[in-house]
Amino acid sequence: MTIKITRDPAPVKGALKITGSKSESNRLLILQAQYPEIEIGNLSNSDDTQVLQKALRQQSGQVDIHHAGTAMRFLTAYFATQENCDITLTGSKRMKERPIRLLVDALQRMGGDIEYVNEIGYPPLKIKGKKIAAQTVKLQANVSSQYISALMLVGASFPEGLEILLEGQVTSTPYIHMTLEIMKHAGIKGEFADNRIFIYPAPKLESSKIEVESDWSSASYFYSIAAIADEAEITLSNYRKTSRQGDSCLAEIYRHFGVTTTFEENSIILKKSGKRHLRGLKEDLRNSPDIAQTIAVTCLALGVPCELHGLHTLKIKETDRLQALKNEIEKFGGKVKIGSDCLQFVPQTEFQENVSVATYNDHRMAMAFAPLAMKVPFQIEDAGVVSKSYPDFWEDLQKLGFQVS
Ligand SMILES: O=C(O)C1=C[C@@H](OP(=O)(O)O)[C@@H](O)[C@H](O)C1
Ligand SMILES: C=C(OP(=O)(O)O)C(=O)O
Repeated sequence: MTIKITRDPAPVKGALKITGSKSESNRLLILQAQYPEIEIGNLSNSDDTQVLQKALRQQSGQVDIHHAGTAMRFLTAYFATQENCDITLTGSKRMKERPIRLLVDALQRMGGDIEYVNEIGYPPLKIKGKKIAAQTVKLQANVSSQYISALMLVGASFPEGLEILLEGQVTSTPYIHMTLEIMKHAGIKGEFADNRIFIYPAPKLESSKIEVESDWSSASYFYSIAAIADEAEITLSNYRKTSRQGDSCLAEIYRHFGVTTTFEENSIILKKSGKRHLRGLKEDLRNSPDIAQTIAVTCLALGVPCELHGLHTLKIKETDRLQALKNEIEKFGGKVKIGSDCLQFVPQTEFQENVSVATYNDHRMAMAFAPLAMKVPFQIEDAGVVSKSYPDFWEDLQKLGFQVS
């Protein structure tokens, strides 16, 4: 479905409840499958969480996790370590292009029984679950933190726990801390320092109810809206001042655009008043890759020269996000330079009209571009992609005065 999106320049005011973090939800579901004494509140309603929930009900046959990276990586480790599981784990066409070799190699070295169905290094995988009693494993840490979280999430079920030795420069580090914090909250002991993670064994846990915080990556689109507006006051719930999600760094980054964040009980209030001139934005997003698209489009909308670094993981996400950003930003005018881990552009002062933004099966392409409608009406192709992480996105935008047709 292609939609047309417009928004007049009137002040933006409203309150929204954002669904639970898909990252936190998917970690908790993997833990709950091993420790049924865990109860989960404010679970994400995203497709990625739903496919994982459904997959966890299966022990044999084919499991298709569509576009969900966390589900693919976490389930590979989970199924490989569950006795009696005999699963073929597959996903969308794009998922079959997203590498998984580092994780599979590690699990195989630990004694896991995993075979590639087609191409070595990529899904689908044929997994025969078995009891694994490895004590230590080495893992290259500069490609995806999801491989590391996947091993952490099963490590407490091993008789001696699991030591993970990280090699190379660790990427997306806050997601590793998130995994550890959630495990600790559930009662599992663990440590992460100096490229060494240790997960202590936990045969059984006390009962606990864990509330998922709402998704900070989803909040990014409202930071962008607040930044682009001259006047805005947007209240988002349920958020905490001390978040487990690395993307909560948004509050700091968007101060440059004049957006302030106030924490009140379980909400954040984003405020902006008056125009602010920013001469340029330069950020290293190695620790928060999922907000790169949002920030790039905020800069585009505001005419702010943009230089983003630390983007080496963007090429293996839902699409090659560097190339996709270049293609779509250039449709509005100007030239975007991309390297293997960076993106740079100086926006034009006038926007091309009648642009149709392609979304490449990537929820974040659709959501990141949407706030630009405050400057110029345009079209977004395949708008339903947002359901990967935020199914209510378009309804929520309409509550803030956007016209979506
Ligand atoms: O562990 C997680 O929940 C995630 C880790 C990040 O991936 P990488 O570690 O592959 O960068 C992030 O981009 C993804 O959306 C969610
Ligand atoms: C990269 C993402 O997800 P995943 O890797 O879990 O598919 C994302 O949500 O931006």
